[in-house]
Amino acid sequence: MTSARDPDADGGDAVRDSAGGGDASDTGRDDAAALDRGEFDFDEPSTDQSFENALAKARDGDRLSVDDAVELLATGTDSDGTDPVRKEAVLELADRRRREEVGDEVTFVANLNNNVTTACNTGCLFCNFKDSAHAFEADSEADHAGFTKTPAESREIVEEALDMGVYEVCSVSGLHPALALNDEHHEILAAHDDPESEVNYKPPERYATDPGTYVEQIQAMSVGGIHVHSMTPEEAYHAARGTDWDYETVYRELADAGLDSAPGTAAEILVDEVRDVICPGKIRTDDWVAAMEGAMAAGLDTTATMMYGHVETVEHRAEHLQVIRDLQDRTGQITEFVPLSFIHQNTPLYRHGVVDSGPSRDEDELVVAVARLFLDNVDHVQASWVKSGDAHGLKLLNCGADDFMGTILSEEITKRAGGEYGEYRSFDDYVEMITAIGRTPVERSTDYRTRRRIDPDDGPHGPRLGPRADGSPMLPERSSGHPPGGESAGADD
Ligand SMILES: C[S@@+](CC[C@H](N)C(=O)[O-])C[C@H]1O[C@@H](n2cnc3c(N)ncnc32)[C@H](O)[C@@H]1O
Ligand SMILES: Nc1c(NC[C@H](O)[C@H](O)[C@H](O)CO)[nH]c(=O)[nH]c1=O
Ligand SMILES: N[C@@H](Cc1ccc(O)cc1)C(=O)O
Ligand code: SF4
Repeated sequence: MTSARDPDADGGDAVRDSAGGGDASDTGRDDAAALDRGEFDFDEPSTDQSFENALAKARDGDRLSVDDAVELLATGTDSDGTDPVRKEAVLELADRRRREEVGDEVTFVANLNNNVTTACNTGCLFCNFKDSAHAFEADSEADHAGFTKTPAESREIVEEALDMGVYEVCSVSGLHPALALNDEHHEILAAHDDPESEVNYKPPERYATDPGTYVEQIQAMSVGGIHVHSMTPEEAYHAARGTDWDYETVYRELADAGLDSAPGTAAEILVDEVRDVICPGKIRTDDWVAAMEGAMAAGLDTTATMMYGHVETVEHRAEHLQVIRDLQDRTGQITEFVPLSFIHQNTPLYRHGVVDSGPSRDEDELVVAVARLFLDNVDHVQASWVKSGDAHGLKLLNCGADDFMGTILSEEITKRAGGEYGEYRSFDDYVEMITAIGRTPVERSTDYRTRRRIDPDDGPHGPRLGPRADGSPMLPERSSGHPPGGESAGADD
């Protein structure tokens, strides 16, 4: 079993210390300023394959190579830009493959997001979710628009959602310096000579709100039979920093506390030369894979993501897909692939002119389609109304995707980055949208093993798979796009 990364091993924490958090005044932006385009002049993608051969392999159902994926993603490297006719050919094949593999059902889940804290000093240049952690200190005068929740507050939020029929809580958070796995971890971190610079640690007493330990947060959210989907590879790294614990051990302890599955975010692009540019403070590709393997060795399902449309090339996207496919060949425990379209507006990468925009719609469509064709061992590909909106999200369901994520109730990552598509979709919204494209709406459990086809004529619609669900609409008085409880269901510091 691979050990969690030694924090002193490769300068990662030194990067964290200098990277700072992400609000307008901190050093995260200065890092972006230092990145002139020339510093990551990635090679123009070229392959020994032709677009036509790659397409023929996809049509025949042959396993695709990285070169094949590059040709399909680029609609041929022999010319610049997207060729609309070639694009349609790729989308059509992917749509057909989706129908053969998973049929006409479109799934979604009754879930909520309960992110614990926005305090984070990792300094990822694509992220505006984070707030510089020093602003959360009890004696800080600095303003911040973020939040930290106590375990008791997390439990209350989850309890309320259970009453609405929700059965999954998805929780991803900033790497708050006071967050430790458990009490023993607090002791280990505090025993360092200079905990702040050596292991990115300050004791909870220094902060206005104590987030508790990771174990306490998971225990708090694990209530009433809800499925707890939490602890990304980056969070698992944080939960092991400064120790020699391996990822399996960390995830086993979290599973004992009530964790059911882990989100495969923090993946971004799983090619280190891209990570060096957009998230130098994050774990490297090998460590991300080790954390995912640790989660799966501990018996957890995972999802896998790719955040694309910033500085990377189509070749990087294809290499990323290869990392995921290899991992799934070894484990078989990745339930879905989630393409995350980069939202650029409020991010350091955009503010500093490193990128001009996120991906185009053509790119979104081709990423979904090539994911469907390349990842022959991952059953489900997700379309996201959070990232793409309803109309384009539905289009992605005709490009190879078969899942339309969840009700989520509140959303902070995309919203803070500048996303405009709201934070909630009701079951009625889902049924209307999915039937409008001639597909069958299906309520699913997080692991897709439990599914319920929904009769569109039998409305109004609500969840039935939740431990407290009786088919009533979750929030009858609200229209789509508006979250319950105003800005955020979270507590502020
Ligand atoms: C905000 S982090 C929270 C969890 C934890 N701090 C981590 O990095 O794993 C979760 C994921 O959100 C995604 N994300 C962040 N900013 C984004 C943006 N501007 N556009 C699209 N996805 C974004 C990234 O893929 C990131 O890994
Ligand atoms: N695509 C996004 C998701 N997807 C996660 C799902 O909602 C769900 O938790 C998962 O499919 C496991 O069942 N969540 C977000 O918050 N934002 C997204 O853009
Ligand atoms: N919360 C992540 C997305 C996500 C979370 C969990 C998953 O399993 C998949 C994707 C975001 O908004 O970017
Ligand atoms: S992506 Fe995660 S680790 Fe990176 S800055 Fe944002 S919250 Fe922190």
